[in-house]
This record gives sequence, C-alpha cells and structure tokens, in this order.
Amino acid sequence: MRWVIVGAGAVGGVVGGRLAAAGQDVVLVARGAHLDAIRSDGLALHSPEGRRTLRLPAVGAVTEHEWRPGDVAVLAVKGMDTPDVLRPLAAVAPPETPVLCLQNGVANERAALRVFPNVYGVWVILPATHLAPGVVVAHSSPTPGGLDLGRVPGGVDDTALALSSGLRAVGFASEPRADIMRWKYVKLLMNLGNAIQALCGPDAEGIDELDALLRAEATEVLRVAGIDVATPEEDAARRKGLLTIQPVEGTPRGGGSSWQSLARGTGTVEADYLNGEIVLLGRLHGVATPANELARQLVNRAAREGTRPGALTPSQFLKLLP
Ligand SMILES: NC(=O)C1=CN([C@@H]2O[C@H](COP(=O)(O)OP(=O)(O)OC[C@H]3O[C@@H](n4cnc5c(N)ncnc54)[C@H](OP(=O)(O)O)[C@@H]3O)[C@@H](O)[C@H]2O)C=CC1
Ligand SMILES: CC(C)(CO)C(=O)C(=O)O
Repeated sequence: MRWVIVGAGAVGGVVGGRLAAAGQDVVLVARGAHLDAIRSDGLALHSPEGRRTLRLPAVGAVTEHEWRPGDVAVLAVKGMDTPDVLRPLAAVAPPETPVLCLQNGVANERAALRVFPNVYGVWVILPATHLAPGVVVAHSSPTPGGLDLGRVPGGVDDTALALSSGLRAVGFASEPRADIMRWKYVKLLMNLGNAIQALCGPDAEGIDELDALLRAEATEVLRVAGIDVATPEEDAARRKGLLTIQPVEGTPRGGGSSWQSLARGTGTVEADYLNGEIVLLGRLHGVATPANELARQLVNRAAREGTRPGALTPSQFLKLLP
C-alpha cells in the first residue's frame, strides 16, 4: 500500500510523517512555501519525543503523482479545499482508488462518493499544528491520536481493516467502525467551537458558554433531521485515556485548526463545513441556527480580512446575535 497524503499540513503531515518514519511508502501533496521547504529540507516532524526530519517524495498537485493500483488517496485538506482536489484526482487516479477522508466535518465523504466508489471516513482526534513551512507538530504522546475509520456510508471491508491496522502499526489508536458517520457527527459537535476559538482565542473567558450555545442548536437540528449521532457516553468512553497533551520544545499549542488558519493568514477557514453544516441542516429542516450562522459569518470575514485570532470577545459575539 502506498499512502498519498493530499494536503500535508498539520494532520496530513503528522500522519504521513509517522508512516514514513516507520518505513511505509508515503508521497506528500503540498503547495507553496511548505512544498518548497519539504523538498529542500525535508518534513520536520516535532513531537513531545523530539524532532525528526523526514526526506520523502513531495509533489505540488495530485496530477503530478503517477497513480497506480495500491495507492490510497488520503484527503487531509480542509473541507473548503476538498472540491479543488477531488476534481483533478478523479481525472488521474484509478476509479477503484480508496479515498480516506482524514478530515473534520461530514461533507467530504459525500463529495468523494460522487466521483469514487470506495470512500472511508475517519473520526480524527489528533491535536496537531502547522504554522511554519516544512514543520508539523504532534502534541499528544505516547499515542499521537485516535483515527477510527470505516467505509461510507457504512461497513468494514478488507481495505478498512488494512488502513486501520496500518495506522495502529505506527502508533495511532484506530478501530475499524461499521458506523463511522455516527462518530463523525459527534466530532462535528465538538468542532462547532473551532470558529469561536479562532475569533476569541483559546483562553478567552466565556467561550464555553458560546460553545454550549452552538452545540445546543446543533443537537436540536440533528434530532429534527433524524441523524444518528454517537452518544456523549460512547464518545467519552472512546476518548478516555486516548490523548496526553505534552509540551513540545519550541512549539506551544496555540489553538485548533481554524485558529491556525487565522494565525497563518491563509485567507480561508473551514467554518462553512463545520458551523455551516448545522446552518444548512437547519435551513433544510426549518430549525433556526442563529449562533452557528453568526460564527460562520464572522470567522469567514476574519479570514478574508486577515484578522488575527482572538480579536473578538465572547460578549461582543453575544451582542451581535440577532
Ligand atoms: N489541526 C488539528 O489539530 C486537527 C485538524 N483536523 C482536521 O483535519 C483536516 C486538515 O486540517 P489541518 O491539517 O489542520 O489543516 P492544514 O491547513 O494544516 O493542512 C492542510 C494542508 O493542505 C494544503 N492544501 C490545501 N489545498 C491544497 C491543494 N489543492 N494542493 C495541495 N495542498 C493543498 C494546505 O495548504 P495551504 O496552507 O497553502 O492552504 C495545507 O498545507 C481538517 O478537516 C481539520 O478540521 C482534525 C483534528 C485535529
Ligand atoms: C478538536 C480539535 C480542536 C482538536 O485539535 C480539532 O478537531 C481541530 O483542531 O479541528
């Protein structure tokens, strides 16, 4: 099996880096200064255990890779970039190529299923950071993260078993799951707070209340939409003892993936596929979701305008709520 990591940022870089460090066949797809740095100096993988530099092949687009049977396309771009990588991928990769969505949100799998029949979803519990070109950071040790996965819409086949065991072999916790989308929906509830964390900063007083507001809207929407979601008890049991966040020399953990988008000034953010998923379902099912809509709008504007993370207070957010 050859792992083609499409989007070798925080999550893709850590997963690809660990696979490569263990001698697995890995190709990275990256772009811009990050691609240049990987090509010239290798991928720097920082973790609580130390730093490693990995020399591994990197290409600038999925069309630059020579796809062959046995390749797995690991999508690790943010949700808003998924259509841009799937379109060329479908043109060059064999149709039977397994597509592993190593991403938050629940829309990537559906998008991939339009153009590939063998799609796998992942419940991604992996605190990782990518702020500087060529560098990715894993914050939890000894287990860097949990990557349970399964076939979409459901089931576990030989490919799911092989992917899960390949990830376990390099230190991740990974269980094959026949009901992976239930787990992705419960993860979505957690990611609704990404926008608030980016807007207000991870330590702002009052963000827990905003988080609760976003989740309450989402829980009601998912109930009305009849979507099966793993229960909080199942989620807590699976997470128990999974992560141990430890200091990584020279690289503090600032915030999650949306915080990193603002910190890096990428110009875009994933909120349309996190809060926006709830807003979409609310519109389809006649449930109001004003807090998720406001979070979605504000963080998109912050990304567009290059606003630094932490520029808004939770009370300012509440005042803006209709
Ligand atoms: N970071 C974390 O701790 C966690 C993240 N996740 C999820 O994992 C997924 C990935 O997030 P994360 O790793 O943080 O994101 P990153 O931005 O760190 O990594 C994504 C990478 O993909 C690159 N990319 C985007 N489009 C293309 C393209 N067309 N061609 C080549 N490269 C491309 C980006 O480049 P560029 O920088 O130029 O945009 C970036 O380097 C998201 O769904 C996120 O929600 C889940 C759990 C934890
Ligand atoms: C939950 C969290 C914040 C963990 O890093 C995450 O999933 C993200 O950064 O998107």
